[in-house]
Amino acid sequence: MAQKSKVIEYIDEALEKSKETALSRLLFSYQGITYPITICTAETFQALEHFEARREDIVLASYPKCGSNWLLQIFSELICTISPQKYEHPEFPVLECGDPEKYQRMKQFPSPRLLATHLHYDKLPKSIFINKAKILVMFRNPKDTATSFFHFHNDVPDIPSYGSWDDFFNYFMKGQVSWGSYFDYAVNWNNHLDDENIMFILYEDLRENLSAGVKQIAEFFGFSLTEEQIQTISDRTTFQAMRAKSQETHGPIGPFLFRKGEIGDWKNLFSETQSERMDEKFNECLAGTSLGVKLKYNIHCKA
Ligand SMILES: Nc1ncnc2c1ncn2[C@@H]1O[C@H](COP(=O)(O)OS(=O)(=O)O)[C@@H](OP(=O)(O)O)[C@H]1O
Repeated sequence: MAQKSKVIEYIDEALEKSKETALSRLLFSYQGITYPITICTAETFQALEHFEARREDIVLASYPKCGSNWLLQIFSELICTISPQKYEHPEFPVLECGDPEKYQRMKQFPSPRLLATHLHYDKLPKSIFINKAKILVMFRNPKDTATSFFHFHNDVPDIPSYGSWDDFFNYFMKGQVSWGSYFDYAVNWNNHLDDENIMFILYEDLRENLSAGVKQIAEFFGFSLTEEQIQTISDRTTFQAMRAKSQETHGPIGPFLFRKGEIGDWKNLFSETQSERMDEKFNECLAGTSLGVKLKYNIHCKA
């Protein structure tokens, strides 16, 4: 039997812990942000402060459900294309998840290391900026993000479920979900999207033109690829291709994680009042800001 990958091993362990965790006990707060006890600990956050980033590290930053696993796959393919070996994650690739000793082990990993993270900008380890690692920040419209988040909780059998979509919506709006408020996350990133070494990408743009997105990403991170190679990577990272391989890459959780991959699925869940409440929140926090414009809210979040 093939050996389980580090990713599947980690997910299996997290699901075991989730089984015994009631929704009311799922979250703990660390420095003002809520995280799930099933995959995050205060000890790991403390150890993370001493994490030594490298200039060659590739940081993939996104709020949960905005496409982190998609970017990880694109980069695994990019690395494969320029090296003779298949890329295997040597560790669960979400930087802040795992045991506190992981950062010691990571010192041995070859570059480039893929570091996915859902941390808010101001919670990222300082060495990322000091050592000038490049960061790709992916955003997705908040209505589809909330929709995906809700389904993940309520569809995966071993993850604590919310009583109803209405319940989840209220928690999401208050920021009482894993990794805190989408809107706080967005406000926190807003002033840094044009900083040196940071590239912004919108989930919806990547969905609409994957090969153009892959090309831009490759250029920003200094991968020199032919058109044919870009096309091959794009073909391997469509939603359909990733969903088809999801059991192999993520185990039983795969088909739930790669659920629909659509733009506008929120219209199947949001009531008119909920949609208006989110519009108000967007106007309050992001309208007229640089990120507010980049999110194309009026295109993706209006019925
Ligand atoms: N290739 C591709 N194309 C389009 N969409 C994709 C792709 N890969 C992942 N996804 C969608 O991303 C959503 C999961 O986001 P994350 O990977 O960030 O989830 S997690 O927070 O790390 O659990 C989840 O969204 P929903 O389908 O709306 O639930 C995934 O389907």
